[in-house]
Amino acid sequence: MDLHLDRITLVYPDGTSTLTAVDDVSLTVPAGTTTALLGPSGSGKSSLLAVAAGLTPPTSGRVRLGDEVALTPTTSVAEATRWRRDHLGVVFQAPRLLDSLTALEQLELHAHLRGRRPATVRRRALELLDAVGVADRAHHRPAQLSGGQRQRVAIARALVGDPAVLLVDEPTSALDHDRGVRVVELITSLARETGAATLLVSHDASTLDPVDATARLADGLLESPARPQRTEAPGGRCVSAPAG
Ligand SMILES: Nc1ncnc2c1ncn2[C@@H]1O[C@H](COP(=O)(O)OP(=O)(O)OP(=O)(O)O)[C@@H](O)[C@H]1O
Repeated sequence: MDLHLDRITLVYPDGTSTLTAVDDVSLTVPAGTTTALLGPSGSGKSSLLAVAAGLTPPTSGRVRLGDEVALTPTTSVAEATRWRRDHLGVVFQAPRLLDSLTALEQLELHAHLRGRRPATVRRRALELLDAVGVADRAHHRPAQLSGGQRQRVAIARALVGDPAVLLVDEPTSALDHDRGVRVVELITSLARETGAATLLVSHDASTLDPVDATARLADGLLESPARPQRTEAPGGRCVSAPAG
């Protein structure tokens, strides 16, 4: 299902005044595609992601999944928690794995907490570890994994509940350029395979060639509407448009 952010505004109290971090932003992320949200520091990227994640209620506007309204200014904490549990996968800047669990157990715990049926969880977890290229590290703990492997486990973990929406926060900030591109490629192809509508926040346009669309924020305003990242070249070949 498509993720719709409808006219989202987020205003923070700021001393005796207020600060508009997100200003009337509308954005649709079609199912199975990845949209990168770009913009300079302080432009409102994390704030918009926090609204989509149900962590911060919007001051106005709403978040929809297909035709279903998921989040509004009056959504309760319990409803926002259900939104995250039932529909959302999140990849944070740092992998945030539990030290004492193996890669496979990280995914199994996550799926169990989301109420997935135990009979199918192990198979799906192993499939995803394979898809992100760490099947041979399934029984290793985070301390026995490289930084890149830990991040790939975190990506697999976000997808183990088959979420309709995947939110990704600065996945390449700790990686060199080539590794960053590979991680964005991985996220984009997994979104396509699983059908997850994926919103990826980044300040590094140079790693974003693999995504389907880019949108740019400046001072809380959507400067450019989400635009296709690739254009069709003569002869039907897909070429990348410059990101950002
Ligand atoms: N809890 C808060 N209370 C008040 N102001 C906030 C709060 N969180 C963020 N802001 C302000 O809102 C604006 C947008 O911040 P936000 O973190 O969304 O930007 P960003 O684009 O994600 O930046 P970065 O790339 O540096 O992470 C900034 O001016 C910031 O100072």
